[in-house]
Amino acid sequence: MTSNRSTLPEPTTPAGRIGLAALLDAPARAVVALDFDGTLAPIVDDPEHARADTRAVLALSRLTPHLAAVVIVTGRPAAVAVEYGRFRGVAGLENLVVLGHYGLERWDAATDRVSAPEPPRGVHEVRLELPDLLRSLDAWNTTWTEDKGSALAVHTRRAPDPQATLDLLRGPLGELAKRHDLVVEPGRYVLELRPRGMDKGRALTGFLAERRAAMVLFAGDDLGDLAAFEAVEELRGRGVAGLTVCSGSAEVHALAERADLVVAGPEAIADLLGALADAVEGG
Ligand SMILES: O=P(O)(O)OC[C@H]1O[C@H](O[C@H]2O[C@H](CO)[C@@H](O)[C@H](O)[C@H]2O)[C@H](O)[C@@H](O)[C@@H]1O
Repeated sequence: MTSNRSTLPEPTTPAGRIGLAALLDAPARAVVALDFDGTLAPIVDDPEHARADTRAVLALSRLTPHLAAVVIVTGRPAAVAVEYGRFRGVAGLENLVVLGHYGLERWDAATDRVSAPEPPRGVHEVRLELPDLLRSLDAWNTTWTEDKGSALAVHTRRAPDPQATLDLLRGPLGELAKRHDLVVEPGRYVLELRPRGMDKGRALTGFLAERRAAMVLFAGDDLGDLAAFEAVEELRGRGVAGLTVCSGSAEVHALAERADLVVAGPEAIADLLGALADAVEGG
């Protein structure tokens, strides 16, 4: 008889293999942490059209009940990730948490509530100054600004030359952010001006402590996910087993170079989550 169970890919590092074994041995002590865009959701030209891969969400609904928790750690506002992920009310996802704005915001499926701090004054000031700055750089018509409430993201993906436009904006947006006590978060054809003091590493470390996790799998695709990779590496020294997964692309190489496991983008992340669900359901 043939089996429908999918095969788990093997991490390429010894630490990653230890991490995966820890997850399979004691899933109830493990947290699976996932970035949203480029990891759960395929990259699309218009950020408002991004949606989580339906196979990935189905796999999560099977996997989550066996784990300490699943947490989405994203640069999106928490409510937007919940909407674009279509997570609300899904059976099996009762133990899902979304940490939005790099950990400043939080949504818990159990309560369906978002907690979010007031944006700092600098975000409002940047909102007022940004259009004139982009016009002065002749980049107003070739970029799209995503107003995320607590941050502003200038996207260049739809510009005739996305990389050249990104390079042109990097310096001026850096100065604008600095003047208003914000930081620039670079990403895949995007420069985001956001509040300082929080990143995905801090957000993930705090969440793992809250859940008393013995193991964490973190998957991401972009530069903002490096802080979470660093957190996983640091936590290994404190007895928390870890597995870092890169959702690979031709656009970013920094994560693939230090991941325990590289897979081919969001479709392969959905396969991985399905294989993990098969493994823990069978265990
Ligand atoms: O932390 P993440 O969940 O990965 O969010 C990071 C940023 O993702 C979004 O932008 C990226 O995805 C878009 C849709 O596929 C794509 O068009 C864009 O080029 C990417 O940079 C999102 O729009 C940002 O707000 C997030 O900060």
